Amino acid sequence: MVTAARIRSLKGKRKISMLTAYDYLTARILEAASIDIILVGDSMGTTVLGYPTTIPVSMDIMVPHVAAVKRGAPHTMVVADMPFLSYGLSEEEAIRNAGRFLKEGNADAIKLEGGREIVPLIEKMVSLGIPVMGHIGLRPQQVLKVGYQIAGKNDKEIEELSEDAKILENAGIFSLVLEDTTEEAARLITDMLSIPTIGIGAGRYTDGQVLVITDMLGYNPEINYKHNKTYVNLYNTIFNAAVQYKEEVEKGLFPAEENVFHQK
Ligand SMILES: Nc1nc(=O)c2c([nH]1)NC[C@@H]1CN(c3ccc(C(=O)N[C@@H](CCC(=O)O)C(=O)O)cc3)CN21
Ligand SMILES: CC(C)C(=O)C(=O)O
Ligand SMILES: [Mg+2]
Repeated sequence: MVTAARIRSLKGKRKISMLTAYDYLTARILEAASIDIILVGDSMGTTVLGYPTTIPVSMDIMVPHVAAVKRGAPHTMVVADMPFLSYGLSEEEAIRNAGRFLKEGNADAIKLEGGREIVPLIEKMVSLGIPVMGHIGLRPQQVLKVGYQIAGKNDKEIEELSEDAKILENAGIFSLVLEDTTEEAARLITDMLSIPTIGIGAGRYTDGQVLVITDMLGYNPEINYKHNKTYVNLYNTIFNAAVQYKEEVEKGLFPAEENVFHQK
């Protein structure tokens, strides 16, 4: 088991690596690669399911994927991302949903987007034994209200962001995602907190980094966020394999003798 306390203890020792995964086979690869944390992100909505935003994602969509990821990565910290309106309606419903991630999905922790407004909920979850990861900065679940905006662009925004970070730490979160903030804001917050910060598009000074796996694998050729680095071009790899397969089927080259069963 990998505990939240273990992840927390990495601050100041070495950088933390986190990637998203949504399925069993990918999770197995990330565990083999010793990635510190696997996030079953609500980004599954846009990456795997083809929705325009993460808004339509539900608990019923997420839970089986959390379970699949944990089956693939039994020895890795698996964090389940609470989807839009799975929390916020009532404390009772939020805690029941977090409980589903831990009990049906076998997740090790949950993650919630939000600042000071969700502190009572976080305190209640932590008191019950639910490890909570925070998420501030660009919050994709706020897209309908404010769109996608880089956070912490001026002194006032940095002040609000760092206040939220401190308040969330005091509420008991074990680590904090900083999404698409200025490097200056993320550096200040990272220096201020005693829990690890994990950045995506938050610059070089956070305690860890996270990327959406389909982005860093080049699975979607339309993704070109400044914060992303494409480590392989999976789109081309799969496209070329499919084209070659079609050609070989049409020419009668596949299946070959080695792929065929014969009678005794
Ligand atoms: N596949 C995927 N990966 C992500 O990282 C991601 C999503 N989806 N969907 C939800 C949010 C939206 N994200 C965004 C959206 C827009 C910018 C953006 O406009 N970036 C500009 C810089 C703008 C500026 O400097 O103000 C860029 O050039 O990339 C960044 C992250 C990141 N998130
Ligand atoms: C980008 C990460 C932090 C996330 O929330 C997600 O993948 O849903
Ligand atoms: Mg998310």
